[in-house]
Amino acid sequence: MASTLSQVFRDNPLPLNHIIPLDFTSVHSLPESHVWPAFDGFPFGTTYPGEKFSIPIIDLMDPNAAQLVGHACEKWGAFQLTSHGLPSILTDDVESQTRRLFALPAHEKMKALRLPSGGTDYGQARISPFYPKFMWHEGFTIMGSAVDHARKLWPDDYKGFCDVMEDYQKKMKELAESLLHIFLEPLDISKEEYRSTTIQRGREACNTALQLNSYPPCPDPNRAMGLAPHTDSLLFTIVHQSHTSGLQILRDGVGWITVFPLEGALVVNVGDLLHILPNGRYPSVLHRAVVNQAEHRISLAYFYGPPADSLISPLCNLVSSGQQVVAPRYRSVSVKEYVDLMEKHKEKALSLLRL
Ligand SMILES: O=C(O)CCC(=O)C(=O)O
Ligand SMILES: [Fe+2]
Repeated sequence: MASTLSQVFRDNPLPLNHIIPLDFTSVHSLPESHVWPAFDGFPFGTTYPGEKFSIPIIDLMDPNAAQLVGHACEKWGAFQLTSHGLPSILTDDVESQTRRLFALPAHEKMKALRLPSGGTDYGQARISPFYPKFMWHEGFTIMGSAVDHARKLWPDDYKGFCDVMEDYQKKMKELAESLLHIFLEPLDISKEEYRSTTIQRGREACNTALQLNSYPPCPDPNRAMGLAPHTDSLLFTIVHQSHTSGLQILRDGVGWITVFPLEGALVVNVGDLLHILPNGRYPSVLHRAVVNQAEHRISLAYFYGPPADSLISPLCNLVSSGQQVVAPRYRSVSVKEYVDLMEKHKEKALSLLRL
C-alpha cells in the first residue's frame, strides 16, 4: 500500500509544528496552545447513558449478523462487535507494547518522528493543521512491517513490538475481509454490480494502516480536545479502546454520545468510502475523542480500504431499490484521489464529490 498512497503524503507535506507532539510530561497546566474554545456545549465529556443513546452491539456469530450490521450502519454508522475471534491476549499484548512506546521519554520518541512527507511513525494527528489549537494526543502509525520504525526506538529490543504489531495487523485484515462481505450483503447488490466493483480485487494491495493513539492524563480535560471531530476516509475502521472511555460519536438531534468500552468488543465505524459505495445509504460517522484527568487512554484504530487505484462509484442499481436505477449522489473517485482530497479539505472532501 505504502507505494501508492505514499505519493499522497509526499504531495501534502506537513509543517513540523503539526508533527511534533507536546512533551506531555513537561507541563502541569494546559498550555494556551492546547485550550479549545467551548463549542456544542460543555463539558466535552457529556454522556447520555441508556439504550437509546448507545450504539448497537452485534455478535458476529449471530445468524442475522449481516442484517443487524446493515441496520446499525444505516441508523448509526457504527456498532460494537463481539465474538469477532480476536484473542484477548493479543489485544492485551498490543496494548502493553503501545503503552511501552508512549511511555518513552519525549526525546526518545522523537527518534521515530514522522517525516514531513511521510505517512507512518510518531506524530500528531494528521488533521492537526485544520485547527488553530493543538490536540491532547500523540500517535504512531504503522503500515505493514514495524521493524524500520521500532528499530529507531529500541535498536536491540524491537522484536517483541514488531511481532505483536504484525500479528495484530494480520488478524485485523482477516476480520476486515469478513466484515467487508457482511457490509455488502444487506445491500443486495446485483451480481453484475458486485462483479464491477474493484474493491474486492487485489486483496494484497488493499490499503490498511494501524494507528496507535495515546491520550495522556490531561490537567484540564474540559478545555482540551483529544481528537477533533472527523470522519475516517477509507471504507471502515476497527477500533480497540482501552478500558478508559473517550470515544464519542455525533448523533443527529441528540449530540455527542460516548461509546463506552465493552470488555472484548471492537468498535466498527463507517468511513467515507463506505458511505459513497451504497450511494449514501450508510452515513460515515462523525466521531471524536475526549480526554480525562486521571488515566492514560490508549486506542488502536485499524483503517481498511481498497487498493489505491480502485475506483469507488455509488452502486445505484441495488436490488433493494426494486432494480430501479437511482441517480448517483456522488461522482466516482479513486481511493488515492479521495485520500488526497481529505488531506487538502478534510470534512469538505465528501461534499466536493456531490452530484
Ligand atoms: O481514540 C479513539 O477512540 C478514536 C480514534 C480515531 O478515531 C482514529 O484514530 O481515527
Ligand atoms: Fe477516527
